Amino acid sequence: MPMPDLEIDRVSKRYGQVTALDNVSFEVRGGELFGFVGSNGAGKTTTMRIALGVLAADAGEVRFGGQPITPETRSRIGYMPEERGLYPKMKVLDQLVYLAELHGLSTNAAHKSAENWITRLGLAERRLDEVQKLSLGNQQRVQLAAALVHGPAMLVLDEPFSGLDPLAVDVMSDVLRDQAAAGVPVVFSSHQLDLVERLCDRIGIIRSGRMVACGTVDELTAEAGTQLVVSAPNAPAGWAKEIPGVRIINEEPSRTVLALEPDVDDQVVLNAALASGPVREFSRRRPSLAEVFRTTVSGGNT
Ligand SMILES: Nc1ncnc2c1ncn2[C@@H]1O[C@H](COP(=O)(O)OP(=O)(O)OP(=O)(O)O)[C@@H](O)[C@H]1O
Repeated sequence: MPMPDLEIDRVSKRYGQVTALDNVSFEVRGGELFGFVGSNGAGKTTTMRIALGVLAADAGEVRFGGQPITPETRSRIGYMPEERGLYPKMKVLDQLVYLAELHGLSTNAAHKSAENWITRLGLAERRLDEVQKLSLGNQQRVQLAAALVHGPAMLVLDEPFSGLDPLAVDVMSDVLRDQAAAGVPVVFSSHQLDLVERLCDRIGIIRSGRMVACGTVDELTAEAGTQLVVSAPNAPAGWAKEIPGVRIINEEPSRTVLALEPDVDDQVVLNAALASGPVREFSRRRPSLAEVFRTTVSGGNT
């Protein structure tokens, strides 16, 4: 059965003169992986801290399952903060058991859950080491275990992928997918757009405290229009620049990427390319999330 939805409803927040969030709304449905992207200082951490209830909004409301966040709901959230919050001198196992008990699990259940996550996250050989002795990547695995050890009803993760090696990225991705598949709403921020594109059901792009785009990868990239990849080895530089409704995105000696306005006939472009000689490749594609992101956030500061 899907878990309840998380709703961020018209949330605003100022720090003195700085407007960190301006009327931000979005929802993360039970069972959904939601990726939150934006430039440095755009407002991701602020949004997550407000969603968690550790920071108060100036206006707006956060609801979980239709109800405002209470201390009781907060204890059911799994959170991975940006400043990792582990006890450096505590052993991995002890730390996880402690945190699970803090969230209300019995000693037995806490041990079982801690051991389970230690195994799942590849920390078995480190379970009796102090956290401070672990590599940063392994500390991050412990931090993920800490967010999961109490069996949260919602997951809020601030840049969980930063600094991870490719294997750890795979482990983290699998765990987040599994959590979503179990019905948990999962929201995480990241600067790794290829990963967000691959992993997320829906994505929100925030710029200067405003949500400027929100939707599935398909929706976001469709809005950005169609691109053509053309390989015409004999075509002179700038061969496509006079074609109406066509913008050159990238031009290499034998491969050009073009953005088309919606009503442009791609056969006009093909004919222009053929006029120069052979055409070896001619394909339509959607822009990547990284391209959509660049276009979306370049309309202003951050
Ligand atoms: N405690 C604070 N006091 C004053 N200003 C703050 C505080 N925390 C954040 N800000 C400002 O609020 C804005 C949003 O910051 P936030 O940390 O939410 O951005 P972010 O999207 O998480 O950035 P990053 O990707 O760099 O982590 C920034 O302009 C930041 O300087």
